[in-house]
Amino acid sequence: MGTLLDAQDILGVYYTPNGKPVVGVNHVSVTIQEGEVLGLAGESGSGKSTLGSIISLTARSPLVVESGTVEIDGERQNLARMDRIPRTWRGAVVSMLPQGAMNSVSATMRIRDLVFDVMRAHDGKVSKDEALDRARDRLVSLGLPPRALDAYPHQLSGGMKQRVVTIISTLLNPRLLIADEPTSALDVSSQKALIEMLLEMLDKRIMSGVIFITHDLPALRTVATHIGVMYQGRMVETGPTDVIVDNPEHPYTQALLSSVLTPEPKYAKIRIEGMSSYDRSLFDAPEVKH
Ligand SMILES: Nc1ncnc2c1ncn2[C@@H]1O[C@H](COP(=O)(O)OP(=O)(O)OP(=O)(O)O)[C@@H](O)[C@H]1O
Repeated sequence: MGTLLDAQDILGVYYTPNGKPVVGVNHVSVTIQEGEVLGLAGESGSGKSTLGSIISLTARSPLVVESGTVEIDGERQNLARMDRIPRTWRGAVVSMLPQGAMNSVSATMRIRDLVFDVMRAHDGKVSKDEALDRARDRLVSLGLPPRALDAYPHQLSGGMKQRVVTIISTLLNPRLLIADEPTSALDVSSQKALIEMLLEMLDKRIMSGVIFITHDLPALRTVATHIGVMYQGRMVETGPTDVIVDNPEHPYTQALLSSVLTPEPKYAKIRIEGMSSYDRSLFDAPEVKH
């Protein structure tokens, strides 16, 4: 298995009109091998979505990528020059499943219209029949009913909608899928179904790797082969899932794990308060790579 993604030295800054610049991602490098699921964990505001949007080439103003490169299949792109990155990279090399994607689907569009729009955006010559055939085959191969294509979004359950949107975002067989909080709005059984589907898609080589963004570290045990923990825009610890979960070395990872994995009700308050009781100066320790 070779290297799928090699992203180096990504610096992403938000320039808001009235405020001072906010560093969303601070010189982060990340690599993913073929077949891996990299779970990105960290508190709200740690930079997970910003990093995901930069790697998926969907970063938008006020976010400016000041530096960074991505290399996939030996082809390197300069992230600070998004305008020079071939359009075919978006969707076909890297694809983003954005946070809340299932709610942003227009209520008046049938799923099949969405399929056509997505395919058309990448290939102006694709016919409606070709696009629908591809989507139908994909649904069937993943055990979902092809009649979902005829439905309006509100006619599908939340779990089904998220699985369908995931399938649509991978119709072009991207090498890498970046999924931002794909399970957080779902009930437990729908979460499980989505994760099983993602793993099946990897097995079928529909995509060759996944970045799975969540603030829910325990959820990553079931899906991630590797975990990257972010804190204040930096990557503080990366490694195989069992190493990160069982033997975290960075003080931030240790604090994050102990604040979210405490099951006893008497610790519920600690869990709710999250990380606020920790001495944050310890978290400035250097990055740990396993
Ligand atoms: N549109 C924006 N304008 C200005 N600052 C922003 C914007 N979006 C994000 N930020 C800032 O960038 C930093 C990283 O935010 P980001 O959304 O990437 O974190 P996150 O880890 O994905 O959080 P969450 O789990 O809440 O989605 C935070 O300080 C955040 O306030």
